[in-house]
Amino acid sequence: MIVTKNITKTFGKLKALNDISVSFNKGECIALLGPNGCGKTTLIKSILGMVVPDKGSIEFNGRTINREWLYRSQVGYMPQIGRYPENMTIANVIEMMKDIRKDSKVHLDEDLIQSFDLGALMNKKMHTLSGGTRQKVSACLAFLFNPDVLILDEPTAGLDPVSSEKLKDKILLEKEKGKLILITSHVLSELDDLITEVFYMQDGRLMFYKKLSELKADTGEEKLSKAIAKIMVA
Ligand SMILES: Nc1ncnc2c1ncn2[C@@H]1O[C@H](COP(=O)(O)OP(=O)(O)OP(=O)(O)O)[C@@H](O)[C@H]1O
Repeated sequence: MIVTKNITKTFGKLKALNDISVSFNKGECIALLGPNGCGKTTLIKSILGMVVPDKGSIEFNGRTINREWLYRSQVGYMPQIGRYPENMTIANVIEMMKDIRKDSKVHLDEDLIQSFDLGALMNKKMHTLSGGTRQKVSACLAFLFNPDVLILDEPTAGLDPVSSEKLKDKILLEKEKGKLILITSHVLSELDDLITEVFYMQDGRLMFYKKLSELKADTGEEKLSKAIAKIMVA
């Protein structure tokens, strides 16, 4: 579904992505892991066409994404920090997104708007929202157009425990429908029940990409956090 071939991205002297080749497929829920600054967000942004790699290529369903923007309608993206027109209300932002996508025939998925009770906050302006509520708006928008691929960058950061569980339930539901989900998080304990594969980066390089079951078998650990810790010490 998404294939990167030898992608490299440098910022000045820094290699944020160093020769990354990988294939992400339908039905997988992949944890993109690695220390701060290892290149996870740069990889995500490259897949989204927001960062252009210096070398290599990226394909979405067999077609190169170079200047091809249509594929983006099949991807729901939840950024680490959502930036919105600050004077708009939540309702305005959601309506604006629906308007941009008005030709789309997709069934709107408003599950999260309901489960987060955002209805009551619709008239609040974006600049007045708490960090967690802003995060909920980002989550609702990522899922709204029922995309085949979900890219979630630290999705539960700033969410209270109840909201975090609601979002995880929603991710599980979409995974069970066979969607491709890429997710970054530094809270490894919350990924145990969600993910099928682990993609681990360091200093812009791919260190390993394997099934969670394989990682557990290799390390003899049941918990993702312990398995990663063991690999990093070895
Ligand atoms: N636009 C940019 N200009 C210059 N350097 C950048 C830019 N974007 C990212 N970088 C650098 O590239 C490296 C990788 O950053 P990236 O945001 O991809 O890391 P990350 O793995 O997502 O980190 P975190 O876990 O902290 O979110 C970092 O050293 C970062 O400072």
